[in-house]
Parts: sequence; C-alpha cells; structure tokens
Amino acid sequence: MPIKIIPTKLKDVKLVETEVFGDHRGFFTETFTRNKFEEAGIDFDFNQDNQSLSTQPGVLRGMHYQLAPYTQTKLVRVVTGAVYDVLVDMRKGSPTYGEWEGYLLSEYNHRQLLVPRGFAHGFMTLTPNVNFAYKVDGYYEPKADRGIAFDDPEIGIEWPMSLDHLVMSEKDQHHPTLAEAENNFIYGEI
Ligand SMILES: Cc1cn([C@H]2C[C@H](O)[C@@H](COP(=O)(O)OP(=O)(O)O[C@H]3O[C@H](C)C(=O)[C@H](O)[C@H]3O)O2)c(=O)[nH]c1=O
Repeated sequence: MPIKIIPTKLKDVKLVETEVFGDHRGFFTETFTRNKFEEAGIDFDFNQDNQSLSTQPGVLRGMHYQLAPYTQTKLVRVVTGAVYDVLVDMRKGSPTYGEWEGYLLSEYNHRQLLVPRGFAHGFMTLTPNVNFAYKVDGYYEPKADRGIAFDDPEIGIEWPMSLDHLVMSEKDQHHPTLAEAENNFIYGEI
C-alpha cells in the first residue's frame, strides 16, 4: 500500500499515514521507507533522529525553529501517548504566513506530520509518558535555535487544555511574538 498523504490548511504541510498491520500480538508498521515516501512526494535527506519523553499531560514544547541556513524539515510522530501538534507558517510571502493549525498525533492514529522548513513547531501533551520521535534533515545548531511565543495573541493558537498549569522549559516561557522574532524565511527561497 502506498503512503497516504493528507493535505492540510497550511501550504506544504502534510499528514502522513503508513500501512499498519495489526494482529493478535499488536501491530507492525514501516514508519519510514525512503522509496515509498519519495513516491508520495516526501524526498528529504534526513540526517538526525530525535526523541523526547514528556512524563505528564500539559507539557508544552515550542514554538521552535532554526534560522536559515540551519533550517530543518521535520517528520514527526508519537510513539506512545498523544499530543496536539501545532505549526505556524513563518515564511514571509507565503499564502498562509502567520497562520497556525493543530493536529492530533497519537500512538493510536499512527499519524505523522511533515513540517517544512520555515515553520515554527510545538506540541502539547494530552497524556502521560509521551514518547515523541522525529527525523530532521538539518543538524541541531544551538546558535540558530529560536522560538516564538506559544500564546502570541496575533497568531491565536487555540490549545486544547488550560494554559494555567503548563509544564514548560524556562526558555519556552519567554519567546518573542512572531512580529518581534528574528525571522529570515522568504517563501520560495528555503
Ligand atoms: C533539539 C535538540 C536539543 N538538544 C539538546 C539541547 C538541550 O540541552 C536539550 C533539550 O533541548 P530542548 O529544550 O530544545 O528540547 P525540546 O523542547 O524538546 O525542543 C524540540 O522540540 C520542539 C517541538 C522542536 O520542534 C524542536 O525539534 C526542538 O526544539 O537537548 C540537542 O542536543 N539536539 C537537538 O537536536
């Protein structure tokens, strides 16, 4: 079965579903198969694999990106648990610049999300013990690591849980707004 691609409201952002083989033991799925993904139009030279564990519901990581030339395409998925995954289009000139969209990714729907370069990415955990795994096609570069505020009123992300008791890193509590943020993304040039 070919990879199923589900388009989204945001330009160039895709949800991805691979074939899941369930049986009395559980399930098997190929989470990444280069030729099948290429046939589906997802052709990136992933060079780093990441995993994070978030132990509680209400952990919010984001909204992160790396400045050019250290931008990253990300292929993200949830191994255990469930998250509300959110993207913001930061590409100046994009038809969806400044817009956001959220996606339910979980161990149950097996959905993956392709995050193009030039998007801020974050997620809120909906369950305990969320193992979040993702591939990137650009190495981590601390000097290019940036973020925008998860609660930027001009973006207006509608998170599914109360913002009163979030579990966040110190840096994620103090990002600038999109309007204030350092941003060198030009649509069509990254
Ligand atoms: C991202 C990254 C981090 N680190 C180190 C840096 C820190 O000492 C530690 C935790 O990093 P951070 O707090 O940035 O981790 P997250 O909050 O999960 O950030 C990630 O989560 C959001 C949702 C993303 O989309 C990004 O991939 C990434 O920013 O891992 C590395 O050594 N390599 C890396 O590639």
